[in-house]
Parts: sequence; structure tokens; C-alpha cells
Amino acid sequence: MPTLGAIADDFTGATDLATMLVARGHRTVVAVGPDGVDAEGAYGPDADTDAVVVALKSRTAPVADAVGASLAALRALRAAGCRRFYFKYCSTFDSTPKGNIGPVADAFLDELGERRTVVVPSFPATGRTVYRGRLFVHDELLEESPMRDHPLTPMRDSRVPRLLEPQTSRPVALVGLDTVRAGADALRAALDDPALADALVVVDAVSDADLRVIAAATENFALVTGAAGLAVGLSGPHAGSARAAAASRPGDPAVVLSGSASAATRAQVAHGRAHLPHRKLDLARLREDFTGGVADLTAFVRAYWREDRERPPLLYAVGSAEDLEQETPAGAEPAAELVERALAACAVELVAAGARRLLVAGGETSGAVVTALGARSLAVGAPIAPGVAWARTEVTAHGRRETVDLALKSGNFGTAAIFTEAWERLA
Ligand SMILES: Nc1ncnc2c1ncn2[C@@H]1O[C@H](COP(=O)(O)OP(=O)(O)O)[C@@H](O)[C@H]1O
Ligand SMILES: O=C(O)[C@@H](O)C(=O)COP(=O)(O)O
Repeated sequence: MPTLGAIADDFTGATDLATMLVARGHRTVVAVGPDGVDAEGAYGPDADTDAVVVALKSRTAPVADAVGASLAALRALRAAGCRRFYFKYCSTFDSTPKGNIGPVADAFLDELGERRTVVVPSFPATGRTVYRGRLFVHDELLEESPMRDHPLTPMRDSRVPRLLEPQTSRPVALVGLDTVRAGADALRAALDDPALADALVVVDAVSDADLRVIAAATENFALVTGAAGLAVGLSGPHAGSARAAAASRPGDPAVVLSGSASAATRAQVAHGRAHLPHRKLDLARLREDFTGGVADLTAFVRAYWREDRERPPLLYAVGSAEDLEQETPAGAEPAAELVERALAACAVELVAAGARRLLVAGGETSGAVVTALGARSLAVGAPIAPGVAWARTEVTAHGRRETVDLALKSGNFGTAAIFTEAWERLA
């Protein structure tokens, strides 16, 4: 029976946290939405699941929708037996001044009858650290990083308490690195200060050792919040044996679907273009004849599979920053929706045609693909990179159930060679 329940505000964020939990010895399932929790009635006392992470698409949803979906997920996790909870948001604290991180944290505390929790976006393995409340992305302050120009959640301030204050009715406090470095007892005492009794407490952390101290000091908290980094301090009962087995075999048809526009993914697409058969999505063609445009793309992939199973074809939306459509032509479907719909349709057609290994790049894109494939849950397996892992997944394509291996890659994660190297981890 699972005891740890997590709620993630996007799909790649859910597999990011699940990857970390598996590495720490939790057999982990990602549930697609609240309805995916225990969808098969499989979490009985003998079930081989230690942790469940619910994947939501709530990061940029209206506040009331995000709170509603998050509470539904929390209730489903409680009903499935979970007793401790982890609210996972982005390591770059992606949110607008209206939310949704503060409102969801507040709602969870109220629902659980708890008074305070910690706020820990730090994830040193991917270069995210928090010092004196300022969030860094590698060597840059958040506000000077590429996140400054994110289309949906432009991050123009690096001070986590100041980002959080407009999102919550609770006091926001900061506990600095000196206290964390003084150890778990000192941090526990600081968190027990009556002045912080009802607060959302941002805690500095610049290393995994700091995160382990925070995890130890909060082991009795019913709720913690943060990016995936904090899970480095949460040990599960199955160290070394928590990974789900792969569903596919080497040589099974494979494909990369990239809808992400982020800088890291553009470097991965450039590497993929040098080493893999590739096709860029033609937005004009898709707008003119969506079905025909998708058929062109899938025919390209299938023709390639007939010749060569070594190198998975790459279908991608953005090769360079100039590819991003700035203005939607009058009366046309916006590019973002069109790309998500097209890659999701390609995924369905390609699974029906035999694809058993799919690597998807981009959070929104991953949400669209997983939803179109009708997946209810993902059993997390071999890691690929910090925050990215393979997951065995039952999907439906044209009415037929198939089991595939799926990797959902956050736009910002992974090395330049991830599209060519990820497959070795599945073997
Ligand atoms: N050429 C394009 N013009 C405009 N938007 C695009 C284009 N290509 C992709 N997109 C959209 O950009 C968004 C990228 O977001 P996402 O998939 O979450 O990736 P990331 O993880 O990098 O943020 C998606 O909604 C995708 O459909
Ligand atoms: O915490 C993180 O950085 C990631 O897990 C994450 O949430 C990334 O979001 P996308 O870049 O939108 O995939």
C-alpha cells in the first residue's frame, strides 16, 4: 500500500519527482489525474507501490481550477492509503502572481488540518539552488535566466518569499542556510518557533546535504512542498530494487516527439538533427490539412523503421528560436495548440503502427501525448538524466491496449545527446 502521496502541477514534473523517489527506494507510480489513482484497484495491503505521484496540468490553470484538481488528487491519495504528502512544483518556481503555488499549499494545509509547511524549490542536481531566499539557475539569478522570458510564467524576480507573498494569505518566512548547516535539530527548533506556526517557510538549500537536513527536520510534517530535490532525503523501503522493468526490447520501433521550445531542448534537437533521421513539423501544412500533415509525418517515421531500427526518428517543432511563431495568422489555430495536437496524433498513429518506445520533450507536449494515449498510470523505471526516467505505460491506440516505454522530458532537462543516448538506459 502506498504511504507517500505527491501532487505535481505538470506531467514532466510528476515524472521528475517519481525518478527521484525511485532512486531513493520507493516503488513509484505516476497517476494521470485524480482518476488515475488506484484506477485498477491495485493498491491493496500487498500492493507493490510505495509512492504515488498524481500528474496534473494545473501550473497555469485558473486558481480555482488548480485548487479543485489538487484537492481532488489529495483526497484520492488519502483514500488510497497515503499518509504523507508532497506538493511538487517547478524548480524555477513557475507561477504567476495570482498563483498557483500559494493557493494550493494553503488549501492542502487546511484540508490536512496542518498549520505550516516548508517551501523548497532547490534542486542542485539540475543547478537550482536557493540562498538567502534568492533562487539561482546554475550561475544566474532566476530573473536573469532564460526563465525571464517564459511565454506563460515569465520569472522577473528571484526572491522566493517575495514571489510567494501575493499568492497566500499566510505569513511567509525565510529560514537561512546558516540554520540548515547547523543541522536537523537546529532547523527543527527554528521551524517550531511559534512565530512561524501558521507560515509558509522558505528554506535555503544549495546542496543535497542541505536537502537531507531539511527532509530530516520535517519528517513529522504531513505536508512538504518543493521541486524534486527535497526527495533526495526521503528514503523508501526498496533501495536498489524500486525500478519498474521495461516493457519493450532493443530494436522495437522507437520515436522522439519534441514540442518543447526551451533552450536545452533546442540544443538536443540540433544534436538529433546531426545524428537521427528527422522531420520538422510544417505548421502551414498542418493548418491546411491536419490529417494529411500528420500522415506525412508518420509515413516518414514508418518508412525509416523499415530500413533502420538503430536510430529513432525525431519529429520536432522548434529547431531555433526563430521557429517560434510570434503571431497567429488571422483565423488560424494558435501554433502551441496545433503542435501539441499534431504530436499527440502522431503518438497515437505511431503506437498503432508498432512504436513501443517514445521519448517526449516538453511539459505541455507530454500532457497532450499522455492524454491522447489514454494512459491512466506510469510505472517508473530506469533513470536517463536528473529529473528524467523511462516509465512502463499502458496506452490505447485505435481501441487496442498496448504496453509501451515512455520518457517525459522537461524542456529544461537533459544533456544535448539525450535523444540519441536515452535508449541505452532501457536495455
Ligand atoms: N513553432 C511554435 N510556435 C509557437 N509555439 C510552439 C511552437 N512549437 C511548439 N510550441 C509550443 O510551445 C510550448 C512548449 O511548452 P512545453 O511543451 O511545456 O515545453 P517546455 O517544457 O520547454 O516548456 C508547447 O505548448 C508547444 O506546443
Ligand atoms: O522542477 C522542474 O524544474 C521540472 O520538474 C518541471 O516542472 C519543469 O517543467 P517544464 O519545463 O514545463 O517541463
